Amino acid sequence: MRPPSSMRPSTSPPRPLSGLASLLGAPSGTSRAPLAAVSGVTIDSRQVRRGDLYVALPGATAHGADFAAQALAAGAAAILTDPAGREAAVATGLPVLVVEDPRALLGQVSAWVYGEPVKDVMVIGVTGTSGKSTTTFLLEAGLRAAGHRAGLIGGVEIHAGELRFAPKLTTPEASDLQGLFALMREQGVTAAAMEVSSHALALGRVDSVFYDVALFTNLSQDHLDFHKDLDDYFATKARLFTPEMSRVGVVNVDDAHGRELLGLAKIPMTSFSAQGAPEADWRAVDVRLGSDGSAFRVAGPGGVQEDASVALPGPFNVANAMGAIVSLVEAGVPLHTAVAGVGTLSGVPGRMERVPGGEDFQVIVDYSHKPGAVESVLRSLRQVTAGRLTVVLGCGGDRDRGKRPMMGEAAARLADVAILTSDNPRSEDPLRILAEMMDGVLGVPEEERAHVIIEPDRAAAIDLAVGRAGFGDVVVVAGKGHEQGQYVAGEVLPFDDRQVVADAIVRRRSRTGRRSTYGE
Ligand SMILES: CC(=O)N[C@H]1[C@@H](OP(=O)(O)OP(=O)(O)OC[C@H]2O[C@@H](n3ccc(=O)[nH]c3=O)[C@H](O)[C@@H]2O)O[C@H](CO)[C@@H](O)[C@@H]1O[C@H](C)C(=O)N[C@@H](C)C(=O)N[C@H](CCC(=O)O)C(=O)O
Repeated sequence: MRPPSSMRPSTSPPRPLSGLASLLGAPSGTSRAPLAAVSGVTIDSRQVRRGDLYVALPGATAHGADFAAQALAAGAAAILTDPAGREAAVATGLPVLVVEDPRALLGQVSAWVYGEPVKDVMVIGVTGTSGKSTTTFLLEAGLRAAGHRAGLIGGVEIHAGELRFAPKLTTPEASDLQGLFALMREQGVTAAAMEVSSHALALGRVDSVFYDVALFTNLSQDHLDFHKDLDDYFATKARLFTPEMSRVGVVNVDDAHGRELLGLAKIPMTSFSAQGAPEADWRAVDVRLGSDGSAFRVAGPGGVQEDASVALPGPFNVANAMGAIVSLVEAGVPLHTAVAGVGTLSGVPGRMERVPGGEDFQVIVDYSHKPGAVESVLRSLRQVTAGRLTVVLGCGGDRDRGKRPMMGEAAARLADVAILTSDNPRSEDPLRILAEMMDGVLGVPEEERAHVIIEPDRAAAIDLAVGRAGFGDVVVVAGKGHEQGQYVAGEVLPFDDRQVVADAIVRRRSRTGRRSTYGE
């Protein structure tokens, strides 16, 4: 997998800065500005390439202009900044353009530098609290089945045709995003599926992207460290459903916020239900859930019907598949092709991913790190668990604290064994986070409560869960999914749940000397 810094076209024709100056409405700058030309854009001095426009933005911890000298050394051709960054930028001797709010213009500027690459790629955008990543993988499979050379942008992986990148954010910064679309154009990509986070909408990362189809999956509590409340979070997501951003919308009406969105969206909307809701335009009916996936029938407008399946377990994956199928149809893919393509996806890294070990119990790694997602994962695994259901779960530090008791409660209410542990404590004391999770645990009546164990060391918690598993049990290690690190006190320590589980299985085997724990 390639690093995000290489997520740009190999060459890009230089564009005269004078053109940018007129695009920005003649901003103040140095006299040399009209002489320069730029061929790329970045907001990170560490990623500057020769000929780049370095956009020095104010941030929460630093001002990009503090790194102007580093950008100069790396070959930047010009700097765009705000009044606070002017002095440090001018000191480099590079041509400088100054505008009040460069972040607000970043999408437009980057699209201009790369020659409006989005015009050559049809984009389907997916927003919502849960299901975004899986849905984009399903969409990519459907686009491929329809003969497109497909792209994928999201928090698990980024694909530009055959190229694979490890993402830094769920939705890249506007400059990286436009560079990525330019790379897709270079690679002959004709259509892409993309996760659109609420941060991206709020911070203008997707300005200058136009979505052929925008899909809303669902909304539950998340990111309340960033948005002031759930209404603000919802209103931010609803911005995607305006004519400036998207042509048509697709919405899940099994979700209360989805139903609300249907009423207030400013573009033509198509609705779907994975629960057969009669008012929906498209419905999943005759749903048969299995341990490895589900079969169902898609019923659409005018009595159209098509047998479908999704090779990913759980009712929420029926909803994800329905969202993908309906969005593909809205994007012009024939229903039969959309259904066939979606049915080919066999898994998404870190999403309900089974760690192979040949044991008589199952260990599943899942990215669920929000109360609603933890709840639906536990409810759906309960349906396929013959033995005990164990969850290993933590809550992130320096993020939405309101989620902690809710996640503790979900684990204690819905699992048989809940092992509470750490998940990216960042600058916080892991024991304090665990205490807040316990507030939720204690809200569950004792007789209904899971057996709760507290083990702040995540590797030890996983080892414990695997070591205690017996015949027919399911262990779900929730929260990190595909992630490769644990954020602790300003450091990122290497940590991959799937690897830690695999090691724990091997250790267990060497301890017990046998695979099966049947009869223990
Ligand atoms: C709140 C937020 O989005 N912050 C982002 C923002 O940080 P910031 O403005 O505070 O930046 P800063 O560290 O003060 O630095 C100021 C400027 O100096 C630049 N700089 C900094 C250091 C250096 O050596 N050289 C340099 O040029 C930085 O690129 C930045 O432009 O700009 C940074 C550079 O792009 C981002 O990395 C950072 O995302 C942080 C890491 C983050 O965690 N964002 C999360 C909350 C996020 O966006 N999540 C969403 C949703 C996830 C989901 O639901 O799935 C996502 O889309 O990923």
